[in-house]
Amino acid sequence: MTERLVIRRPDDWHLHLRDGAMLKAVLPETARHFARAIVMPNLVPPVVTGAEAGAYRDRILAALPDGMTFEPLMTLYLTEETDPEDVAVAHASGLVKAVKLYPAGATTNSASGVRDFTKVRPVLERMAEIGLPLCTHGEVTSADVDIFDREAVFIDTVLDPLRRDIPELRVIMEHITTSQAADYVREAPAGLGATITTHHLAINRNHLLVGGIRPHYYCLPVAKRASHQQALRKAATSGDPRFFLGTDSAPHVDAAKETGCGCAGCFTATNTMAILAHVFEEESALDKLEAFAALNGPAFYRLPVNNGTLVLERRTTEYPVKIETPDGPVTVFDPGFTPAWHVASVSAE
Ligand SMILES: NC(=O)N[C@@H](CC(=O)O)C(=O)O
Ligand SMILES: [Zn+2]
Ligand SMILES: [Zn+2]
Repeated sequence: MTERLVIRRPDDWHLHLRDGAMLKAVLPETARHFARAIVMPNLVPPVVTGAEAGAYRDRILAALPDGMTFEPLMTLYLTEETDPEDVAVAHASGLVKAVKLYPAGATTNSASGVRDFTKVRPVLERMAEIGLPLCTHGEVTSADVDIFDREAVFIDTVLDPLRRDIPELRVIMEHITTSQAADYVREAPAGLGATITTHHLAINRNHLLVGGIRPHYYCLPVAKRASHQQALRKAATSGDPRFFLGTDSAPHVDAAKETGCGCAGCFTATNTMAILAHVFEEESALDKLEAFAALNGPAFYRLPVNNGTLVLERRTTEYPVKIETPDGPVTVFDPGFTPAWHVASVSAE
């Protein structure tokens, strides 16, 4: 039995750090293990321009505790007013690594997202030219589409037409939750990748709904049936370079989750690597964890892999149940099992 696993230091290719006091509270949870993260721009107001992304990056670095190493990889929030030139300049300077598409109304803080795709065509064409990837929250928002079908319908009615229209555009389907999404990525030519979250590998919709509604398992896209969870586990553990880790760790204070209308997001930064090691071992694929968490993402983003290492050891450990913040506690994702692994050490170099 493997007792110890050394992998390159991982990255998180989809992360919510928020701002202010919350940023300060949650950033160490990520920086402890991860060298870099693609930082989502859905602040209020959103991070739309290169200047806003630069200022947000400065705030993140200022919130980083002394002695921790972490590189925020910035993204821009695509709006119908986004200026292609501003995007190109922010990319050329090295500041911005992706642009994020939120269909308006699809998820937390997505009100400024895209309604009319013809309005963003010039930006997308420019991104295709310069090789800047588009990250997509892939769900349609029409009231007549069932919430469990919104990802599959997005692929057919938005993503596939968009990719046929602008084939050179590099796209990352964020936080995929369905076998349809995994199949779509597998069948696509180069230039399409997908992030998979920790929680969608750990739970399915039964965990969310059976025996009582569990608000800390509610996220978007909502967890689907067990067969989809299995399809995600198969994709993540396959070693296929188009699938990589994006935790979508999304902190909300308990008061905003444990209420009559709880908001969407699971906070997984703290225990992600332990949960992943457990899941990969269940799938007899511990040897594929490094590819998923540390190699495939940099390859897609055309960035070097990290020099540092992360050491996992077979031992259970207690992770905190909650992270305290000045705004209130944030509950750490409970995978429903005790991970058989823990992170023993991390080296930056
Ligand atoms: N995943 C979520 O359920 N929530 C995210 C937004 C997102 O990634 O869609 C958040 O910002 O809280
Ligand atoms: Zn999303
Ligand atoms: Zn997210």
